[in-house]
Amino acid sequence: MPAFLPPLTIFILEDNDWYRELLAYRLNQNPDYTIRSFGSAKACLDHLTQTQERPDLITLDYSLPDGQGDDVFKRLRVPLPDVPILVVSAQEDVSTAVGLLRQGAYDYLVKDEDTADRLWHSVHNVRQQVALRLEVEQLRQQIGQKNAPAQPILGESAPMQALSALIDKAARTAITVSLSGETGTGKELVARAIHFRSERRNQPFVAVNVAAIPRELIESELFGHEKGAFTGAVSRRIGRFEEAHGGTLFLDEIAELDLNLQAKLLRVLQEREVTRVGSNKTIAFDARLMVATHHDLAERVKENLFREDLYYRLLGLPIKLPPLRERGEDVLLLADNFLRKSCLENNLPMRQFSADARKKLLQYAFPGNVRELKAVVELAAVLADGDVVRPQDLSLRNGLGNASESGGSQTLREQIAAIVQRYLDAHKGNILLVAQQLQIGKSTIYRMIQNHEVRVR
Ligand SMILES: Nc1ncnc2c1ncn2[C@@H]1O[C@H](COP(=O)(O)OP(=O)(O)OP(=O)(O)O)[C@@H](O)[C@H]1O
Repeated sequence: MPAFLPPLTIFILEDNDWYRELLAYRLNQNPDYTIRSFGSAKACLDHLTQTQERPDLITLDYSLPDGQGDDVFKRLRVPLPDVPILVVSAQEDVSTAVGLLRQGAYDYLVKDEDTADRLWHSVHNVRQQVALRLEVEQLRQQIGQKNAPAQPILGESAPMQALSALIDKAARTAITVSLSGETGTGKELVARAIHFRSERRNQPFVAVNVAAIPRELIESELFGHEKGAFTGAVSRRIGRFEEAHGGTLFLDEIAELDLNLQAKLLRVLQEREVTRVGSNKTIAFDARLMVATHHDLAERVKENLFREDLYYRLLGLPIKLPPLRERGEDVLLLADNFLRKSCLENNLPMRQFSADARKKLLQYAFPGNVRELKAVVELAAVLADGDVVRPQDLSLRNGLGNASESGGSQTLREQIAAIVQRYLDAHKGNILLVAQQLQIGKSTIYRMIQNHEVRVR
């Protein structure tokens, strides 16, 4: 039984008004279900092409005015290859049912007075499966993260050499490390490098992005919870501090922690023990702590947004990552490396930057630092014709072309939206691919679409 059942969006395709109302009424009894009803296949397919909405489940009336079940089934499968489809039919026709189930229908229900109830159960089963799949994905990600080897940190410039020396020092001790630097400068990469060069390398490296977890869940995420500690806590869960036992706990975006949790974290670090939510037993932990932020924490202390006592507890060995624009020719070293990798991974012929393209890269300020450079180069690898990447293949934003400028008139939010939009356009609106390439969550892109910051054209 999965720990958490996700909300579902359900499409009902049924031409009989009364029956459609009945199914919608029954399923609407669960507030976690969002129901959309359609009287014809065309209405449903139009909705799919005109909106970004994707259902988690479809119920399909076998006989629609504009198509028979198996035909509509096939048409729905094109945009929605993995969405479970439940066929609801007026006739108990075994061969039709078998045919549809063979083609991948999730279930075949015959219309009678119990259909709405049977549908209710089928939908519940689908929901459990979706939840299990999400859990498996999360676990896979966690396992992948723990076992991911440290990637090389590229750079030969003076600030990167100084950084390398600091990483070695940090790896020789178990001192807390506080990483700062603009977004995309490689803070997580450095945290991993320190862990994998340290004595703890064979123990877990657990990374938590504080900003990515809903505020009300952070405490249980960090410290764990007992079964029944709050609604939704259906089983016991160990927290990230316990998970990182013997290894390293990396708390990214630490400045986002609210004051209440800052107080709790301080206590945990002073006592070196955690208490799971809903329990009064304390559990000792032995995890090395590393924290990162792109904010100036000392400023946050001055503004009373970050506790001074916690700040000093976390400061340990401070490591500041230089912005890419201060790393001189490292830009080219990194760009060559990303280009080679991208060509290999995408089965493209090996490509190289033209002299003008190199110049353009060196003149640009890279507000998104190495992450932006990587994204720009990966896109250029795909856009380039032949074996040379030219300046026009490098999608750098106007107004930021001069390395002496570090901002331009756009806000950071607008700059991010512009990057995401370029990627969406280049990849024909494939949100999953864009999320993977930019290393951001799919939900971030969906939210940007909802807020009209970007669109799928
Ligand atoms: N010196 C480097 N050599 C190779 N790759 C790098 C280097 N620095 C950063 N990267 C790559 O750039 C991307 C961003 O790095 P990372 O996530 O560590 O940045 P960050 O500073 O933690 O970002 P944020 O503040 O947004 O969390 C990653 O893909 C990382 O592998």
